[in-house]
Amino acid sequence: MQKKHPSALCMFDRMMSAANGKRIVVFLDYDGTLSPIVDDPEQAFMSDSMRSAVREVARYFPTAIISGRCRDKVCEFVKLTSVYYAGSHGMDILAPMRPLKSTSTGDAKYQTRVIDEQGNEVVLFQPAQEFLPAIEEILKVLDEKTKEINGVMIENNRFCISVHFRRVNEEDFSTLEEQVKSILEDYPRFHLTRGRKVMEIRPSIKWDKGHALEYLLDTLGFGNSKDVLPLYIGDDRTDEDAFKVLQTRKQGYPIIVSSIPKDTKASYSLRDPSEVMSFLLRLARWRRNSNGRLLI
Ligand SMILES: O=P(O)(O)OC[C@H]1O[C@H](O[C@H]2O[C@H](CO)[C@@H](O)[C@H](O)[C@H]2O)[C@H](O)[C@@H](O)[C@@H]1O
Repeated sequence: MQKKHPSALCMFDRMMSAANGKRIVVFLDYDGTLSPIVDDPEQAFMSDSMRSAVREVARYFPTAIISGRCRDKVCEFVKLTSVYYAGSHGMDILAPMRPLKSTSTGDAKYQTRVIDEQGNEVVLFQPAQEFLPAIEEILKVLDEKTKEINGVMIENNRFCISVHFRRVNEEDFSTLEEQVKSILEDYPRFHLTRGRKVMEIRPSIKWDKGHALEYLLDTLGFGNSKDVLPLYIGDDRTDEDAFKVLQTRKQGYPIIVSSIPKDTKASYSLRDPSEVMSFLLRLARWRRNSNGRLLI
């Protein structure tokens, strides 16, 4: 059922009074959350004011961005070194260094110790590595087969592929969809998911944004903590996996970005990226003003 969810801005004081004494961890989606949806995925820039708001939040709370995009692309858009990044719907995570065995959700064989651009030792977690050769093949076939359809854009998100149809004529959509499905018949270890005017080809592994959220909580040291309060803000279907994890854990605040009522597992809503920015600024201000009164 499509329900209207209370505004996280209107409910802010109530939400934060329940957060007192807890360790807030902030998770953010990128497209449609930190940047407005635009026709050309290459032009989905984040405003400087949004960047400042995220930087502000990351000063006070561990903050991670979990996106469907390839991780390098999100880093390039966000340009902040103070946040953690997970790309390809969580299949490519650069996480803080922890003893590799301490994770409850991640398989240690997919983890590698690496040095990040700031010279810190971090963990790279990539559970879909074995799918890379097939992804390269699918990309080639897709390019070839869809080149006659105007407006299609194929985006290589490293461990998954986006087939954008925002600029495809309505009458061409079913042809495109059939072509994508027929390609996937030759690759049974992949499946198709849907986003905003996009079809996404993903390896069929049990890993999504919800698993990424849990993995990051683990590596940040909050795996089994009762005192952690994860906050996840996202606008798309794939964010529902993360909302579901918070619902199951009975912990934290899942917040959907939508100006209309939606069928969602989120508990609160923000209308658009500008409300997301207001919320983030308010969160940082709340923390600044309550400094000293919190158990942090
Ligand atoms: O998980 P996200 O960070 O939200 O990424 C999901 C997809 O976002 C991008 O596509 C969406 O935004 C584009 C730019 O505004 C828009 O043109 C497109 O129609 C939307 O679907 C990104 O390009 C995809 O690769 C991501 O999977």
